[in-house]
Amino acid sequence: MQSVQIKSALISVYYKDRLEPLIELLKKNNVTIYSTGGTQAFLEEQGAEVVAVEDLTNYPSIFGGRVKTLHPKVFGGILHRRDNDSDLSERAQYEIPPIDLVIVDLYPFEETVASGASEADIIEKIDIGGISLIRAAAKNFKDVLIVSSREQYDEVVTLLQEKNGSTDLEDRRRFAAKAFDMSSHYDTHIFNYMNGGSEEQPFKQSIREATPLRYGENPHQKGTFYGKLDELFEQLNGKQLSYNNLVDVDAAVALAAEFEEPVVAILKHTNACGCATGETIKEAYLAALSSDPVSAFGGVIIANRTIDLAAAEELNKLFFEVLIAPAFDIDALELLKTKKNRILLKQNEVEMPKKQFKTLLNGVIEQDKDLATETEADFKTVTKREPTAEEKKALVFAAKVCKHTKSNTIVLATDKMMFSSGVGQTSRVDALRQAIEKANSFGFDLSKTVMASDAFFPFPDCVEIADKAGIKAVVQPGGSIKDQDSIAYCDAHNMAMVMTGVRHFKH
Ligand SMILES: NC(=O)c1ncn([C@@H]2O[C@H](COP(=O)(O)O)[C@@H](O)[C@H]2O)c1NC=O
Repeated sequence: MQSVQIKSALISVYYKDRLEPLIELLKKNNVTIYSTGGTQAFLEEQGAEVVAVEDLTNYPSIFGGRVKTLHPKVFGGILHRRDNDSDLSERAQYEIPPIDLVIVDLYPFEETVASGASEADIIEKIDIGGISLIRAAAKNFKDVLIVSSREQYDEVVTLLQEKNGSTDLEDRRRFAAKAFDMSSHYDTHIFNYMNGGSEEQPFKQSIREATPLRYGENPHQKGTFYGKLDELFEQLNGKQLSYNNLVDVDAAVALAAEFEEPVVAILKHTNACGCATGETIKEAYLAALSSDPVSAFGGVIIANRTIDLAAAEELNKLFFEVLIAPAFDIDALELLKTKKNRILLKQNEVEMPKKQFKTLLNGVIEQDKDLATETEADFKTVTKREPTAEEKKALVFAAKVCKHTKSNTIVLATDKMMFSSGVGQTSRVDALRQAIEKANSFGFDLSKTVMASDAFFPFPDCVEIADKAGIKAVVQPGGSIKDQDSIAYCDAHNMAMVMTGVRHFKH
């Protein structure tokens, strides 16, 4: 158990709020309080009796506060081993009073960087004394309790009330672990700032916010999301998100971000089974649904405009897992909330990371996100026939959806909606055949569509199959040594083909 009665405390905090109940308790327990300048002033306002650190060290705070607690009288008081005779005799020799409790709230480094402050201001917010106090007290958890965050004040008050002002070894060890979590997180942010996104340096991440998920990829697997999910979404209704929900939500958010005009996409297993633009969200939704109403069942839906009642009435007819939108009208929300499990996410405007990571083998792989999107200006016509203006718009639309579909993929679309796609196939021909068969099965007229391919055609077979299905315009990256064979086929059959030079594999 190794119970330690707290008789003395050092308090040095940047933000002074939330401290009051803890101070009241320390006062009540007659704890001797040592403190630094600003904190001392605050504590005295609360009616606490405080010994200034300067009086303990017999040394002033110097260099604008860069050195104030960094002194053997402070660190000796924390670090000496209470069961070590030599430490105890040195402590007596140098007249070092013991410190049983350390409370620190570090300089707000992360916040200062996020605020766009100057380099000089940021550097001043690298806490030295505070982080050293945290490390010292956490190292000596056998004898000392370390409180390294404002989030812990309530817990400490409860603990000290329950145990009459003392703590047990397991309490102190738990707080020490939290302290090293705090210090390593703090230093990771300093590293990332100093490193400035250098390609050379090892990658470091420290994410403290964790959201437990309903389950992992399957119900027997546990799952957790690490990150600030609450910043991005407000969950307005529905059950707890699952791992697969989030994977699909991620894909949905990336696809919808490609469009300025009102768009609705319906996703299953990260692929769009419907995607359409329209004058209104209702119109876009109905068109997206018509691509494949069978697959839409249980899907994840995203809209980039407010869900109004007209759209909600249509959406309400479908069983879906998640609906994401930037806003919901009150009457629309009321209607959609009638199904209690339905997950409704209000999406906030948050800048998304430009890198992505994935665990793999015994490590992690990292890459830049695929942020390249081709417009008409990126099209290089390689056939005799130039695509018509309408075909060009359709090629842009098809290419956007294609980029967000698992490879190998072929997307068949007009300028306003995806008709069908072939997804995640091991050959491009299979992807095309799947797309054609699907479009035919839902009665689409393929002579109205264009074709987008995520990677080049190694042979002319794809353009030939497309031509025979009635498709007359194609967008693809190009780059095959046999590009000319596909071009020649198109020229011989009045097809238009553009190349973008940008491949969009998605694994
Ligand atoms: N330099 C030091 O010796 C030192 N000791 C403690 N601090 C920090 O000073 C802050 C509190 O200062 P004040 O009580 O003066 O408002 C805390 O955030 C604490 O982490 C220090 N400041 C920075 O390193």
